[in-house]
Amino acid sequence: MNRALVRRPSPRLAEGLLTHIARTPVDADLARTQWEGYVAALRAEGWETVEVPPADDCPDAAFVEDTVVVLGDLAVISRPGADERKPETAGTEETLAGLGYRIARIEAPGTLDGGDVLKHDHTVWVGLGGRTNASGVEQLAALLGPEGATVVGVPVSRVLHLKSAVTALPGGTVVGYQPLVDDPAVWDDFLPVPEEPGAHVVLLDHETVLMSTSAPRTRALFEDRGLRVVAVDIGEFEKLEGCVTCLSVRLRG
Ligand SMILES: NC(=O)NCCC[C@H](N)C(=O)O
Repeated sequence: MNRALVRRPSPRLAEGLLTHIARTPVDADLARTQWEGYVAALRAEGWETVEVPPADDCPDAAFVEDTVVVLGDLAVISRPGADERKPETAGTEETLAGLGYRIARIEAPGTLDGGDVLKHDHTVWVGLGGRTNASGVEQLAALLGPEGATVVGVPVSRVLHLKSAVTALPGGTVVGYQPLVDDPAVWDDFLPVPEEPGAHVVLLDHETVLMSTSAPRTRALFEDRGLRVVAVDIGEFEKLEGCVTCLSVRLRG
């Protein structure tokens, strides 16, 4: 069975880091309800969810994607670019070790956030310029090369993470909101979408994507292409530069 890691939001969620957008009030109770809706949507689509132990002192802990890169049975524990987020990785490592994953780690001076890592087939694109540095990319390349993956560094300057700018549909078409994509020419098959949150999809199976309700025109575009769309409201997390991808880490069964 397919499993996904999730981590329940900290009561301090509203204090989460902001880099590219202005702070607006975050309702922690509503966020918790939205998180439960996100988890329920994964489960309804056949994904077993595994909770990483909460890290309530870390406001951004719900964005569990940033703490690890998983390829096959190898879990590369990240070293987040923001010092405030570095303590988040311990719980992820403990959980994945308990599930039997081989563990590797990004070490200083490298930094890498999982949100900067986009995988498709055997290619792994890594956003450079925000939370992830050159040493982080080099270390990831050295760890994933023997697993059969090719790591490619790509510039990210307009958004927090690479996957805030682009993600990949089933089949490999890369979707992005063009004003926020540094270099769409990186991808041979690039599809511009009309809304920023439309750039964020979680692949649930070969024909189904999970996305935010805040991108209805992109949803229609995807449905026209024959995709099935599951949409969830994650508005409180979007106020903190989060998106659907950040709230889980998919583990293939
Ligand atoms: N992978 C992601 O896009 N994560 C979002 C993290 C948002 C959080 N407020 C942060 O700045 O780290």
